Amino acid sequence: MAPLTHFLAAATLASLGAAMPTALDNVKVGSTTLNQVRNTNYTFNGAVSVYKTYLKFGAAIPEHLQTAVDNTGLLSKRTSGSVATSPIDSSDDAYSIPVSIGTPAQVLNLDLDTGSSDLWVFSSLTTASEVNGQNIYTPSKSSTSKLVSGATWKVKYGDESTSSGVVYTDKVTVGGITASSQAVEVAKTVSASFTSNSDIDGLIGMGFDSLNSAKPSAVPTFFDNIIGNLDSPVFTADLKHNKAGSYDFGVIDSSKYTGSLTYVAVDTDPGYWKFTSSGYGIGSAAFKSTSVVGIADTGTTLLYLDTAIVKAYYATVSGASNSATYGGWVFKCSATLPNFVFGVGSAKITIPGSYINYSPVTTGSSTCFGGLQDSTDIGINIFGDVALKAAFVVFDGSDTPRLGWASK
Ligand SMILES: Cc1noc(C)c1CN(C)Cc1cc2n(n1)CCN(c1cc(N)ncn1)C2
Repeated sequence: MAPLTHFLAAATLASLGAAMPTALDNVKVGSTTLNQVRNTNYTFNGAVSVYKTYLKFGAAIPEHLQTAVDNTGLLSKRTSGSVATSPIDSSDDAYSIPVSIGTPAQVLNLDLDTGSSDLWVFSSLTTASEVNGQNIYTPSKSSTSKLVSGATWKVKYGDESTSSGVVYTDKVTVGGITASSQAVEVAKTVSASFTSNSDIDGLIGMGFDSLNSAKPSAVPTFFDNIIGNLDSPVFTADLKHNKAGSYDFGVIDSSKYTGSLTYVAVDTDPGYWKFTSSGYGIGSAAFKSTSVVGIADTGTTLLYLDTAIVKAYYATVSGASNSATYGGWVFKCSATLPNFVFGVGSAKITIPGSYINYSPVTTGSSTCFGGLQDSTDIGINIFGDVALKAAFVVFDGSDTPRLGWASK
């Protein structure tokens, strides 16, 4: 049929007196249909759509729109970063990182805590008698601080310590990575254990948002705010005994561990990095394959496990006892403690016995407190710093959260 169609078209044009350009000679007249194909990779985002319209017509971008677009992470370039983390004392009681807040930057040393989800700080609003040498955040000195009207928070930790206050948003930078409008929970009051430790100016929670205490609605963690901008939706922990380690964001640095990473699923209910260890070994004894559910918690100092495991461990330490006086398992500081191995899938992480010879019960005492304690009264097993500093740990916040473990 094409030739006939071709002929008719030429005839029509001729009848109209149109010059017959030779180009028509090779034009195939006909019809075709281009079916639209949905781009399944594209997700509409309102803020980005409005932002692009503003750009198209040269309109100034309002700050609220810039913040909304920043927080989508959809437009900004991917990034990664690293921050050194240091034990606050010779016992590795906690690990702090420098965090820049506001404009100009106010730098506070915060306890990065995967076992909670509030970023809270000592501040100019904290009851003066409860501040004892800590660095404070003063919102009124930051040109980018904004009060979140009506928002309050109150957090309570496993050891009954507490803090509470009001909420601002401000620019927060960790390891070179910035959340342009991070909720900063400003303390109006803190409990004695926080007041007594001038090495910690607050916490930066890296648990899941469901644990956040802000009212009337929860606020996103720093990790949640930056995850969209990261090359990879992860942060890693490389804690060390009595020396600086690091937290990395958006990258897995294979120079920081030996062998390979073994990944294990995370149950995000109720909001911890909760996983199942595949068993344990004490010293040179045979490894016992058994499921041990616990949380990876950088904000907890020690390792807390089931009674049976703890009893079996200290049965190998002559003179060890579970002391009501000292509130846990103690032994002579001169004791040599066996290593403790815990399983992650088919991999094994070995905690040196020296990490479990944690510290004298009081300065100068010859009685030492164990780095492994009973979790019964807590209600959940906690792989705290004593365990974490024996490993390199990947906290993978992808759509299927998981933990990666490696020796180092
Ligand atoms: C810790 C710690 N231990 O000895 C010292 C000193 C410190 C540091 N210190 C006074 C600052 C601090 C930070 C926390 N606490 N105290 C107690 C309750 N915390 C947690 C976090 C969590 N994930 N789970 C349970 N509680 C966090």
